Amino acid sequence: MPGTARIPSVSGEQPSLAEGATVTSAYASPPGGYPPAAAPPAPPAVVATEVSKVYGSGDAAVHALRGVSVGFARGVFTAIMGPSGSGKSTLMHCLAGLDTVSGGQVRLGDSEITRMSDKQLTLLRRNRIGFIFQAFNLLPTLTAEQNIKLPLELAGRALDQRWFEQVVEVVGLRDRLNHRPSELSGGQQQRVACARALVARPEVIFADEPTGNLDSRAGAEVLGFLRGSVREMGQTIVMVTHDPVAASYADRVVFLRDGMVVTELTRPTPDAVLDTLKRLGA
Ligand SMILES: Nc1ncnc2c1ncn2[C@@H]1O[C@H](COP(=O)(O)OP(=O)(O)OP(=O)(O)O)[C@@H](O)[C@H]1O
Repeated sequence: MPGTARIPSVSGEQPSLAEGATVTSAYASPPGGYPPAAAPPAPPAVVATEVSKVYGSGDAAVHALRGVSVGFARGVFTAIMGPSGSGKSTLMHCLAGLDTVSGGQVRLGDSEITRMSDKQLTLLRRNRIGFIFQAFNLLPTLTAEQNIKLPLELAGRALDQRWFEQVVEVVGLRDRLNHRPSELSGGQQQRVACARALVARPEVIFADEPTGNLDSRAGAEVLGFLRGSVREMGQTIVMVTHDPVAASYADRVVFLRDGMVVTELTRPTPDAVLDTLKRLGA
């Protein structure tokens, strides 16, 4: 029952499930339960509680989300999957304060974002959330370095030069910092976008089909980098994807169907993700 049991895996440690194990709901415990926790679990980075979203009204109403309750643990890489039209993008937009909810609550850390004004949401997105989009969204006239630093400059925040160096090292862009986007491959452009999201140390990064425009090799590089940022930097990432291989880089996959969370996988394999999608009719 959503809302009554605890959210699994809220600390960085993964529960000891077999690879590709399925649990029946976002809140259910695996068979045998979790091992005893060494420390009290950290509160999740983002929590949606009974979130609903209706587009339009009357006969034309579309119920895109129907009471979604799901938590996203800190320092964990979570993928959101489901058939086309199941509500993935809508959920991500509601979690990131890019769209309003029709009912329910979204919390980012201590803040209830579903109560915020437009101005507060703008500041929240600027200061506390990172975004990576399918279309890279880099400014063509700026170099890679300028693109990476831009959000901090816009927010009037000081750059931590050591952190910048570390991020640049991890994404492997050291010798490309003075290149403009048109002088970079798609994979390199997306790595610039990843660095831009990471350098501000956001509480959570939302990635919307980050490998959708990349070939499989460049996609693997970007996913490997995202995975590394979770492992080495403790970043929290929530990624929407259609690709079972991309989802297998995540610690956890949450599946939607018809606007509801229907199941999830922990330590997913591509085959387990594919099997689950087939069962959901994707
Ligand atoms: N602005 C909108 N106005 C009306 N209906 C919308 C709007 N945005 C989304 N929808 C509807 O809400 C439902 C969920 O859409 P959403 O884009 O969240 O699904 P999705 O799982 O991300 O789909 P896809 O995998 O095809 O991108 C769909 O039925 C869609 O047609």
